[in-house]
Amino acid sequence: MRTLLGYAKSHWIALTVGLVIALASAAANLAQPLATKTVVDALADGSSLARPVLILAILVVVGSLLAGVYTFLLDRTAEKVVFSVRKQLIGRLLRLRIPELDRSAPGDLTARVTSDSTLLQSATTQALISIVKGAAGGVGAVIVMFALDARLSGLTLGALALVGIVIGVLLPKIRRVITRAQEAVGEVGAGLDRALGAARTVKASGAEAREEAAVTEAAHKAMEAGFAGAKYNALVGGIMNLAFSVPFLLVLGAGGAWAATGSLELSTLIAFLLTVFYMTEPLSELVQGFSTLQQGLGAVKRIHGVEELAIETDVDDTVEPVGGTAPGIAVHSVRFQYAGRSAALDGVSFEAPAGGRTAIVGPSGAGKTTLFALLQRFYEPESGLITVDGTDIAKMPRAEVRRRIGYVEQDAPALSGTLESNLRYAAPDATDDDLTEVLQATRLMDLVERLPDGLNTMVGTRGVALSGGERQRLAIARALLRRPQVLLMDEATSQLDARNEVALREAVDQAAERCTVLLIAHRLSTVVSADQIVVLERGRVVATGTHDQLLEASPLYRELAASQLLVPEAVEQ
Ligand SMILES: Nc1ncnc2c1ncn2[C@@H]1O[C@H](COP(=O)(O)OP(=O)(O)OP(=O)(O)O)[C@@H](O)[C@H]1O
Repeated sequence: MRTLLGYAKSHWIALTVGLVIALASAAANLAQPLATKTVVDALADGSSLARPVLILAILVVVGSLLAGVYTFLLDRTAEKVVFSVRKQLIGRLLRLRIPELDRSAPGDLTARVTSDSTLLQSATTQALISIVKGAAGGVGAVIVMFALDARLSGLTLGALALVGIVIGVLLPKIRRVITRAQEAVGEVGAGLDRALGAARTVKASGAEAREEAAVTEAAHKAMEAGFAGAKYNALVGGIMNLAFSVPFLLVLGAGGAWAATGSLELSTLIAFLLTVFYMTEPLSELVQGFSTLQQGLGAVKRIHGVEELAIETDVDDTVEPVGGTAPGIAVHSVRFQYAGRSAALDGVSFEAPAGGRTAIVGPSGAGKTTLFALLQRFYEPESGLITVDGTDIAKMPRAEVRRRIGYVEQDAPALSGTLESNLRYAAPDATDDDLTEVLQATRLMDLVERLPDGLNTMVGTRGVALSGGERQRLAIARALLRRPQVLLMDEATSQLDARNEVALREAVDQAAERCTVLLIAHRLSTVVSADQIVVLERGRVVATGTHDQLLEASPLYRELAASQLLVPEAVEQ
C-alpha cells in the first residue's frame, strides 16, 4: 500500500484537484433529493415552481459536468502515473546487475513493464479518489437521511452493514487471484521469449508442440486465475445489487405504511427514496474503489519485485573515447564462483603487460570468459583483485572501467537495427573517417559495398541477417571504433576463414600498438604470436609464457597444440 501511495504521491496536486471536483459533483448529486423535495412541496402548496425547478436543473447540469471534468483529470493522471512507473522500471531493468539477469527470465521482466503496470492505472488514481469520494458521499447521504427521517435511516443502515461485512471478506481474495493471474501472464511472456529466442533450435528439434503446450499451460493458469477473479467480482456485483434493492424495498414498504397512517410526509418519503437511490452511486464507487485497489496491489507486488533487484548505479552514458596510453593489467589471486556452483576461477594471478598481446587458452569451461566478465565488472570477485595501471577496478565506477575496454563477445551478437547503428553503438560520435578505417581493417568494406543499402542495411534480430563471420567482424569493428585502451576478444576469430583471419590478426596487431589486448582462443594458430600466453585449467593458471616456452614447460599446452597439429613433433613426445 505504501508503494502504491508512493507512485501516486508525486501527482498529489492533480489528485487533490480531482478529489475536490469529485466531491463537488457528489454534493451536487446529493443535493438533488432535497431540491426535489422543495419542488414537491411547492406543487403541494401551490407556490411558485420556477425557483425550485431552476435550482434542481442547475444541480443536475453542474453535477454531470463536474463528473466529466474529474474523470478526465483522473484518467490523465493515471496515464502519467503509469508512465512514470514504466519509466522507472525500464531504467532499472536496463541497469540490472548481470547476476540478477542470470536469475531472471527476460519475458517475465518485460511483462512487468507492459501488463502489470497497466493495472496500476486505475488503482493509483481512480481507486483512491473513488474511496474518498464514495466514503464522503456515503457519509453525506447518511446525514441527509437522518435529517429526513431517523427510523428509515436505521432500517437502511442495518441492511447495508451486513453487505459491508461480506464484501470486506471478499476483497482480499481478489488481490490474491490478480497476483496469480499476473504471474501466469509473466510466465507466458517468459515461455514465448525462450521459444522465440531459440526459434531455429525449436524447429530443428521439432519441439513446436512441446513449447506450445508449455506456454499454453501458463496461459491456462492465467485464465483460471481470471475465472476465480470473475467469480469474486460477480459475487461483489450481486451483493451490491442486493445492497441497493433491499434498503429500497424496506424503505418503500415501511415508509409507505407510515405515510398511509400519516406519521410520515409523502414528500419526505420521496426525498428519502431518492437519497437511497443516490447513495447507490457513492456506495458502488466505494466498493469498486476497494476492488480496483486490490487489483493494483496485486500488480504492485510484482512491480516492487523489480525495485528489489540490484542495479548498477555507477554507469553513465559518456561515450567519448578515453584516449591515453595502453594500461598494464594485473590479476591478483582472483577467486570467483557463480551462485550454487563450484569455483569458476580459483586463485587466478597473471599480469598483462601494457600495450602487449596476452592470450588466454585452456579447455572448455576453464573460466576464460568468466575472467573477461570480471575484468568488466559484470561480476565481482569473491577475493583477490584486478588492477588497471595499479588501480583496483573495484574502486573505479563501472562506467569508467567499461569505457576503457573494447569487448568482443564470444557469440558476437548484433542488435537489431542498421549495420551503421551497430558499428557506432559503442562510439556514436566516431567520425566517418574512423568508420572507414575500421571497416577496412576488419575487411567489412567489401560487404558494405555489396549490400544494396550499404551501411543502412538492417541486420535483423540479434544480427540473423549476417553470417557468423560477418557478425564477428562487425563486433570487432564496433570494439575498435571505440578506441579502447584495452581490447578483450573472446574467440573473436573462430568463425573466420583463413584469409579473413590473417587480415584481422593484422588489424588487431595494429590496434595493439595503441592498446593492451587480451584474447581468448581455442585455435592456437591465432595466439602463437602473442607476447604472453596464460594457460587456464579448471579455474587455475597452470602455466604462463610464450608459445615456445609453453611447448617446453606445459604438458597441457603441448596437448592443446598437438591436437591442433601445430606441432606434429609434440604428438611424438
Ligand atoms: N552465468 C553463469 N552461471 C553459472 N555458471 C556459469 C555461468 N557462466 C559460466 N558458468 C560456468 O562457469 C564455468 C566457466 O565458464 P566460462 O564460460 O568462463 O568457460 P570458458 O573457459 O570461457 O569456456 P569455453 O572455452 O567453452 O567458452 C563453466 O563451468 C560454466 O558452466
